[in-house]
Amino acid sequence: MLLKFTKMHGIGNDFVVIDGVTQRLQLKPRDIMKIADRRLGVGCDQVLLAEPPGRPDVDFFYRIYNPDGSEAEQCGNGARCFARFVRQRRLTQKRVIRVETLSGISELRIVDRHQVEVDMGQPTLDPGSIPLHRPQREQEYWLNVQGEELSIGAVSMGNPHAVLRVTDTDTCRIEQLGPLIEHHVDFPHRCNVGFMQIVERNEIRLRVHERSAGETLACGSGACAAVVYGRLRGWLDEQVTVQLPGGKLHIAWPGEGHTVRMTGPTAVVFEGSIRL
Ligand SMILES: N[C@H](CCC[C@H](N)C(=O)O)C(=O)O
Repeated sequence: MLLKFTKMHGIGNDFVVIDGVTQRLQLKPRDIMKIADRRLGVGCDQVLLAEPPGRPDVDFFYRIYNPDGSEAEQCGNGARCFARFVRQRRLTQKRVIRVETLSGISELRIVDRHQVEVDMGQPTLDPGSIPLHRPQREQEYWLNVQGEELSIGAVSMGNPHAVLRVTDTDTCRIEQLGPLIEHHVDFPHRCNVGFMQIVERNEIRLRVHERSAGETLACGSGACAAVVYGRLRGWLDEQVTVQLPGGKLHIAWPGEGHTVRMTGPTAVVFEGSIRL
């Protein structure tokens, strides 16, 4: 089968985006792994698939696959690229697009030719729903990582995130701690791991070791999770600029009971087709 795709990125978090609306597709994990492979396929952090809606109050189903073929519940940078993609392929003319993912509904708003704003929904903080094996919600959790006790935040944006505050993201131990925390027994669905440096009350630096993808140049849901944790700890204000290695995102969260809004750029790199 020859499969058409569009290669896109959101500040360096890169995606292969596929139209599953005008072409009925059944992608198997081995197809995803080939597409995502940076030597044997196209190469990307995630594969995004636009599908017809499964309910009357949304425009599309937005499916997200990690490079190992596993399906994720949310992808923030991907959501911005998804919005650009479905408009560019004339699958919709709307400027506000409602999509369903495995974790619920997200609303995508085209701001201008470059920027897209995503309503990422409310964060989930109950440990059982993240999921994190802890009896009750705490401001911080202590995680024993190979004998070292680490203080973390735990937030779900639909997908699970652990967040650590560090003094300098340039020297944080992401290569060592990222995989150990991702696979920690206390996170039964594994997790994405953010390393956050507080610059000001309205600015952080962030690096993210993504679940199933390793460190990426940017992680949208990770930026949201870090701001939520920072605000809950009293370190951050409502509007925060998040500096990631690939670029910056703007995150706004008024506080509990409100949704998190993320704004950032999107880019189309090329269009192509791959033989599966
Ligand atoms: N690796 C993530 C999915 C992609 C998230 C990231 N690319 C974003 O922009 O939110 C997970 O397994 O939960």
